[in-house]
Amino acid sequence: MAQTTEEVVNSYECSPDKQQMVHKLSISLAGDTPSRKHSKEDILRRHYQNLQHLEGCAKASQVKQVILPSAYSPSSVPLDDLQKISLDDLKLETHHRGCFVTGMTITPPYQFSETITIIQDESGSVASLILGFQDDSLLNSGASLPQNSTVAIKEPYVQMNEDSGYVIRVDHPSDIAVLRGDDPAVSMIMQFVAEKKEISPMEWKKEGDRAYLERKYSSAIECYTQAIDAGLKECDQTFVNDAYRKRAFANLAAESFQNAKADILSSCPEEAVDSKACFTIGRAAYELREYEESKNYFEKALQATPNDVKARKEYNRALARIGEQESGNYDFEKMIASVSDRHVRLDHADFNKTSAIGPTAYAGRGVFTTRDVQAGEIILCEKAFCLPNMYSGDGPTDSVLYNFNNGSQTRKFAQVALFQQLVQKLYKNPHLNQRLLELYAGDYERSGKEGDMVDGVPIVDSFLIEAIRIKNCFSSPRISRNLMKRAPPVQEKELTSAVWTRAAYTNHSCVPNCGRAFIGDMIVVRALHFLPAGTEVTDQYLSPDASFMYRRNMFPQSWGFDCACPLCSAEKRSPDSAHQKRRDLATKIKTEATKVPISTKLSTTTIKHIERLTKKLEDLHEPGIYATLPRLLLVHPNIWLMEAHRASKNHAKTVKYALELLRNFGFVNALEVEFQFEKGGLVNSESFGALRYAAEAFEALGKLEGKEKCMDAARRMYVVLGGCDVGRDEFLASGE
Ligand SMILES: C[S@@+](CC[C@H](N)C(=O)[O-])C[C@H]1O[C@@H](n2cnc3c(N)ncnc32)[C@H](O)[C@@H]1O
Repeated sequence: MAQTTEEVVNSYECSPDKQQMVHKLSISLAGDTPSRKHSKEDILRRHYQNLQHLEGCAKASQVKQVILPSAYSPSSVPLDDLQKISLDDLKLETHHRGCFVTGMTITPPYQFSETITIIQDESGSVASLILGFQDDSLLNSGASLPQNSTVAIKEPYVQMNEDSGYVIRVDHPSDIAVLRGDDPAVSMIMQFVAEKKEISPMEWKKEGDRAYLERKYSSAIECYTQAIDAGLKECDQTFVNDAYRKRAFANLAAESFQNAKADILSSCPEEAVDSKACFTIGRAAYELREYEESKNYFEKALQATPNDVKARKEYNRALARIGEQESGNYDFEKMIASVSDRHVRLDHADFNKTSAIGPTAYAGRGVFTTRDVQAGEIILCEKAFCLPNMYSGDGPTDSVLYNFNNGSQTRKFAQVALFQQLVQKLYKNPHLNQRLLELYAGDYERSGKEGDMVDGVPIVDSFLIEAIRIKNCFSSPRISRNLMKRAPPVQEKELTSAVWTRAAYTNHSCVPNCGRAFIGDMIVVRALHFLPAGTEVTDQYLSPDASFMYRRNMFPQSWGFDCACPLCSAEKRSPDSAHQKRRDLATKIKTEATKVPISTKLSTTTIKHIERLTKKLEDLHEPGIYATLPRLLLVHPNIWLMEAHRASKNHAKTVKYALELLRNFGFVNALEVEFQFEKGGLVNSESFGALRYAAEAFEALGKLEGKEKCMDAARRMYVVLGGCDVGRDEFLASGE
């Protein structure tokens, strides 16, 4: 039997256009009491239909559409200071400041683009509830917001909804408190509250042990907390200390490292910590990247039990991290070897000694060298604050983030996941809030309360986090070195998106003085040439071949500034008509060149034609402006000509165009086979490739001096582009 339309449409996954339409309508009704024409049965029926629909279709083939509605501030008021209202009191498009609602989830959650469930309050009224953020308890313990959970929603925000009349929308995780219906600790609390059933501290502790063994760590933590609270009144100190210690282990397992440390210290005075306690604090401190402290505790553990193999191993690990922190010496070979599709998060310390964040005169804060840095030396090496292991190629992926505040669409799953993971990370790690929240967020208006602790959790503003993500994230491959290959396999070209909180302070210049490389989730920033102490470190925000007109549009649009670097300042002096003429000709060359793929069969006439057009384009660059600057519009024609001549085995011409290409990337003495990085030459995989082609052709011509000079420059570039010199000679000798 054919299904009716109502049966097959999943109303929870309607298009963003439709959602925006409903949103507009909803705004026009702001302050009105929402329509209550939908009965509880209707709302439940629709919910179960959508659940069924979701189950019936392959999730993998569906696009996740994550919506960020108009920004609003998270609640910053403790629950105790808010007044309870009922679901029936809620008004449309209103942030019910000063109030909260509670309810119980009466359905299993729908979890795809967003988490949606139905709640019922004490009076029997029901409402749909949407969590706009991703709750990753989903990853650890089944459903987010399972049935029979009790929720308290602070200062709820209500939108109109076609299915249920209205929905309560929660975008900030700190706006909702959840007592999970599938949590044994919660069931005990409920029994205690509802049935006035007395639970002894011993029972709480036993229940905590059970939850711990079942790996339900948050439940175990709750049970031990109850045991401690009750034990402080009813039991002796030994009992309480033991509960603290057990909670410490549960916190360690739940990756709540600060709490693990604090619990151990509460379980006994600092001078009395035994070897197991030292080990636990050492582990927690290590995970918090406090390596000196970690080493000290493992040292203490070893003093008590010198033959403890585990403690010795951890001690050596902490020592290795301290070494990295102090010297900037990393075992890059091991790092590269450890990166795989599954494993991109490396266990290494940051090296920050050569750089500091400081004020600039033109761009807020920036990164500065703290001492003289030699060409190729590390300026900073840093582990990502957050990096989703989700790499993809050029095309769109199966997640889209629609930001209704600026109309932007983010079509890469890594970017969507980065936003969601940042929100979760800050919510779960109060001590990390400041590090991310201090980053630039464009003109997003902060309340100043973000990150403050209220009701035991930090105030998390999802909209602020997205504003920070947009301005500060980098795209990164698994291993940058692979991108230097002439034809990397598709998978090696895939990128993810991540935030490095120190490197993020680097301002832009179209003629940068540093280069960045990635090895898993580590970023390695190196100097392109000698940088005296106090030099501002700059890198490139856009692709190195971006033309002046493109850059002039993109900087204000994406980052809110006009670039005043030496290249932009000089190019500004050329009239728009000249830029346009050059751009038109560059487009024409590109069109003609892409018509004929590079091969050994290319006709001389075709090559000559492109050569003539390229010469014409070169002549359109005013010598008074471009004499010592990159001429980026010539880059692509030069690449084509270099490759065309290489395919035809015309070595002299290959050298000519490879050197022309380097000249146009700003190596102004390239035609004399001199590569002075300090004069603004742009270091990237194309200029690296040109050096390799030139070296190869020089060799074929028997010009070994030329070859050596090119190889020298390529060796230097390899270190900056790959992050290290591991495998350099083999790579350069290979045809890769
Ligand atoms: C990733 S942040 C860099 C750190 C930032 N300057 C800060 O104070 O946090 C990017 C922002 O820095 C500023 N910026 C970066 N490069 C700039 C430049 N060349 N000129 C002016 N502003 C720049 C812009 O506001 C840009 O949106």
